[in-house]
Amino acid sequence: MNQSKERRILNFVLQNAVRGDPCSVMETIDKYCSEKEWAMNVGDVKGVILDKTVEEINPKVALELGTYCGYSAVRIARLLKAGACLLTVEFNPEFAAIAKQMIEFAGVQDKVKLLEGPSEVIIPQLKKKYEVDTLDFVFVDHWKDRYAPDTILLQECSLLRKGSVLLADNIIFPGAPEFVKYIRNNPRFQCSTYPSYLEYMKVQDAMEKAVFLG
Ligand SMILES: C[C@H](C[C@H]1O[C@@H](n2cnc3c(N)ncnc32)[C@H](O)[C@@H]1O)NC(=O)c1cc(-c2ccc(F)cc2)cc(O)c1O
Ligand SMILES: [Mg+2]
Repeated sequence: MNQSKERRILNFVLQNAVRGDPCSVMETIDKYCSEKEWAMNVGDVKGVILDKTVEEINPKVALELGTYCGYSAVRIARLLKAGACLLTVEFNPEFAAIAKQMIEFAGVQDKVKLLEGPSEVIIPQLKKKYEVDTLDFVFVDHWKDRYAPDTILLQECSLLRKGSVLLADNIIFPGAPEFVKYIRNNPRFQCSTYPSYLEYMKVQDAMEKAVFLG
């Protein structure tokens, strides 16, 4: 049975990156996806916007929606301080299995909890099953038509507090128009847009930062 692209990315990391070195894992994935096969990681250009946002917030509890191969989970986890954690949600079992190995190879497994399942099922479980009180930071990078409903679900589940920050990828490409319409017209969020480029491409994209005002 021929290998998946995601399996090829993982193998390239296992063979070329430095075990226990998150930056080496990120650089190796970026090298593979720039030179060999494009993949939907947030990448090294938008990744800097993600880094700056995480460093500014210094979250104790972070959530990621859409783990994929674990690139942004490694990227976020490497910046988390002692005692902080990232919960990352992925519903595709093959991708979740790849991400688990990627996260372990990078050596950030103690800071990351990978939750396999759809966000709409996992989010309502965060308080009781995963002992979350509120979320300091949410990286939104899953199906683009889930961004708005899941932002509403996070509020319904009382998972956001005054100052919680959402950062959403792909606002321009592939685009998340319902989310943009919802969040920018919502007085409970203070929004700002970060123009950038689609991962590994000279195509315009952007990230949206939305601070929950309580
Ligand atoms: C959606 C994916 C990312 C992952 O999200 C998981 N997922 C989904 N829905 C759920 C859920 N409801 N719960 C949990 N996990 C969930 C999935 O299985 C993928 O692994 N991301 C994208 O599709 C994506 C696509 C592009 C892109 C850009 C140019 C093109 F020409 C084509 C595609 C760029 C990006 O930057 C992306 O992020
Ligand atoms: Mg994305």
